[in-house]
Amino acid sequence: MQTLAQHLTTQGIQAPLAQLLTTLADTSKAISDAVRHGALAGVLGATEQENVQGETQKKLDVITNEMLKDALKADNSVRGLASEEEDHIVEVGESGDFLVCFDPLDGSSNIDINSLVGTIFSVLPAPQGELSEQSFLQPGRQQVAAGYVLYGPSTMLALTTGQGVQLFTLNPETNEYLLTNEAMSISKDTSEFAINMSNQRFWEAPMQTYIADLLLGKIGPREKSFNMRWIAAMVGDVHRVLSRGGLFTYPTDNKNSEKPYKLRLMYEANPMSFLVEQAGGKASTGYETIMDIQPSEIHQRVAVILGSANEVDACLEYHGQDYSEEPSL
Ligand SMILES: O=P(O)(O)OC[C@H]1O[C@](O)(COP(=O)(O)O)[C@@H](O)[C@@H]1O
Ligand SMILES: [Mg+2]
Ligand SMILES: [Mg+2]
Repeated sequence: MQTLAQHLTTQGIQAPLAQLLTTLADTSKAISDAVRHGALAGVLGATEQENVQGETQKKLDVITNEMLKDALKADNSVRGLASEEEDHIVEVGESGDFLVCFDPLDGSSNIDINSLVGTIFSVLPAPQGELSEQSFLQPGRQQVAAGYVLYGPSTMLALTTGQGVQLFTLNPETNEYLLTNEAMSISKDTSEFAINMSNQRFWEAPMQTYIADLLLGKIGPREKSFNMRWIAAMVGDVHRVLSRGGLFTYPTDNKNSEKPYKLRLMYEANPMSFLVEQAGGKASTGYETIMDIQPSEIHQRVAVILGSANEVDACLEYHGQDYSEEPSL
């Protein structure tokens, strides 16, 4: 089995990017260790702080953010970073080739129940000139690499540099990532979907109708039974989609009119969309392709519908229809 380093060489990845991906992978090993030790390392529970998005930070959100920030600051291929847990962008070096956007710990609500969590990252080219938030506001299409690390029963790294998606498993004996799947591929069709059903009454009409039709099973217009899963950590749900197909969505809702979307474009939706497209799937908001969105700010949120291509298309058909006759939400 190839190590991550051997794989990056085989793929012809240039030294600065290989160095950055190694930094991210090495830091994830330390995060995996902290997560694994849990209460024994005193890393569980919440802090008294909120992040810029008004969410109470868990201790592990803060610890993992610091670990990644410190590691990236020491990497001369990095020019700047943006994180879910940082109010503003952080300038790292004057000459690095890359910008890194990350969600240091995805699935924060799972921490205290010892369930799946992960780290998500996106790598963008650093533009010339002075660094500002504007430098980061590039469509996901510009990403040169993206991936996630899943801290589950085994620690896994899914990575794309635009040459398919490779999955590595952390060998606990040697503390090395080994290539265990050379080409993750999402089946075109599926009979599994993932959505937080408790928000049903807040969704837009197209999503209401689409999910209602899935729930009708064989007697409905889709004429087949669907199964549902919800891990409450995008990283876990997307990993399942990459592993055995499926549709994952966190759609628009009107629960809070100031926050119609939950997931963040720059460090959740874009990197996951890059992985999903590279594995043969699709990723959309319902109205536009996620990776083509021109971001307006680093903590921007978007609706997300991703996964098996034919199922995403089926869902998009509902979004193309006229619901003006339907009772409004
Ligand atoms: O609380 P809900 O509605 O189940 O939301 C779960 C979603 O929120 C998230 O946990 C948000 O990510 P963070 O934990 O990084 O804030 C997603 O990973 C997940 O899909
Ligand atoms: Mg997250
Ligand atoms: Mg997070």
